[in-house]
Amino acid sequence: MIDNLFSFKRPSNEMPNDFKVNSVERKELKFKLEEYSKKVIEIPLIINGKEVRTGDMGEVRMPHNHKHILANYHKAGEKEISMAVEASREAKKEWENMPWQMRALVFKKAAALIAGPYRQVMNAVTMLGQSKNAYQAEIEAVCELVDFFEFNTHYISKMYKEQPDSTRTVINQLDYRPLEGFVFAVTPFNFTAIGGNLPSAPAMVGNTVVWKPALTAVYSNYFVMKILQEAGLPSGVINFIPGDGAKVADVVLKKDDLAGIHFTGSTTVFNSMWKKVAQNLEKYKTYPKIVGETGGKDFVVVHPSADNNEVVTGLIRGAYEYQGQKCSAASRAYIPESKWAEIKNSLIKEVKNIKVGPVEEFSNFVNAVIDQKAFDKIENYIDYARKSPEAEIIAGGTCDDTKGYFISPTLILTENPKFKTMVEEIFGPVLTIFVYPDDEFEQTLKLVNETSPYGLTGSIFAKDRQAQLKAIKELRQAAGNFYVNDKPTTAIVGQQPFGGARASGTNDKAGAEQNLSRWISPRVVKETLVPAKDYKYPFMDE
Ligand SMILES: NC(=O)c1ccc[n+]([C@@H]2O[C@H](COP(=O)([O-])OP(=O)(O)OC[C@H]3O[C@@H](n4cnc5c(N)ncnc54)[C@H](O)[C@@H]3O)[C@@H](O)[C@H]2O)c1
Ligand SMILES: N[C@@H](CCC=O)C(=O)O
Repeated sequence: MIDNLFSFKRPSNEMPNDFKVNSVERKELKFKLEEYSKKVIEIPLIINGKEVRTGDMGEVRMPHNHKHILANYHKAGEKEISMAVEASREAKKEWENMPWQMRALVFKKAAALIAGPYRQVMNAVTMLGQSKNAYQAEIEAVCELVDFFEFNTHYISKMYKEQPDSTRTVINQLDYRPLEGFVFAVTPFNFTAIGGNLPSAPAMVGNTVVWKPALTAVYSNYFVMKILQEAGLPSGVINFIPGDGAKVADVVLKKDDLAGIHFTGSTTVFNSMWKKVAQNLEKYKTYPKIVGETGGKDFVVVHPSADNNEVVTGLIRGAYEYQGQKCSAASRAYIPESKWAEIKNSLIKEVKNIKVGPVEEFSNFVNAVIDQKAFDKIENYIDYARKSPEAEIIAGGTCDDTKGYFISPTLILTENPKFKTMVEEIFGPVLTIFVYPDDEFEQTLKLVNETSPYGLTGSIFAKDRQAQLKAIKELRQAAGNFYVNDKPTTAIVGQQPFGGARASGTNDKAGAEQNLSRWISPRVVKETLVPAKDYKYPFMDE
């Protein structure tokens, strides 16, 4: 680096295109959708910068057209998993000693490539492989991923400048060491951006990483890996190993130099990994740092002073965007009796009009859920509600997996505030509603707080400032991201750092300084300029 003081200024958020009819970006995207639909690609592992083929194959199919194969990928076996760990060890020395600005430039360049020449490729592969509509793909596979890379490089600039106090005779320096060992990044299917961020954040501060992507997102995640390589990521810094989660974790979590886990996914899987770490604790050279962002059962509370149109829009977008497959999706709502009749009518009318279908047709708001397993799980919840005397399905409820995994946006009304679908994460387009008496707003807030084990996101719709205040206070521990007069989804990097506690994770706020600080192990170097030459204290008699 020419100037060691050079740093990266705070960026602005990448703005999404809206793909209006006849716009250039719409034409480009349609072209890329067609191009990638026509080919079947092969996805190898990438270990130490090289493509590795195992012959143990899996298929990537379009969730909205499951006969259509997009790619065949190779799965890592025990040998390749160990190769990936070894490659990360080998790459560490050069990478951690590279000037941090040079490391950061890899991610700055990746951001520029994604925002520019690969923009519609990232959108197309995310749309086809994960069944997202154009806008849902654009806001995350492009904008959020660009923001993660841009903001994190800026946060590092800020963090590295922080130094402890020194005096005339004692100079103290903080050495921002990466962790001693490698980091294991395990990523979910639902956000391409999370796939890109989880291995990259620890890498930016000098760590090397073994990345296990979700098999249902391996298609878009492979493109992220290729872009990072094109941006100059040195071999072995991030090693891309698709494979069975439990199998990969079993091998990786036994390595004595495991130094950190960067996980996003379900609470069950996170708990299982934490338990394995505990079992292997004596093996490790250092305590692995464990960061995990997990499930949610996100709420919307409506106060009698709320605006009905705003509520209906917030509920529909919050619950059904990306088929409710967001950890932050609105999945339980509390509505006052006085407003219910009007909100119910509008909700049912709007929900019935929502178009469901493949991503290539831009009029579809809802597309397919990710795979057969997700489809079956969501259908089971809907069936449970259909059969229960405590609940009624007031809109949607149809499930059809003939061509793609389509579930219509579903509204369940229950009289039991602790009904199964008010408590458990469904991860599909299902919203359950409980209607409360207007004069029980405060009791309802208590109920919201105590109903589910999660603590991720939530929102209050109210014009009344006192009501907002009560909700903000009473629900302080109920959500790591709390929204006023808005849906509980779509956190933006740099604006609403994202994450929650309780069963929703360690709340280390992806894309924020808090997260980056987990991937360093600071060392303080003290130099005494005029060292003492006599051990006795001045007050002592001769
Ligand atoms: N809090 C957040 O920020 C956030 C963000 C996105 C998704 N999520 C959560 O993620 C879940 C949906 O994503 P998903 O279906 O990909 O989650 P998942 O837990 O099924 O899978 C996540 C990752 O873990 C791997 N895995 C599976 N079994 C494993 C095991 N036994 N050991 C180690 N790894 C294993 C998977 O292959 C995948 O790479 C939801 O619960 C959602 O709420 C949370
Ligand atoms: N960043 C996302 C949540 C990620 C979980 O799936 C949001 O706020 O919608």
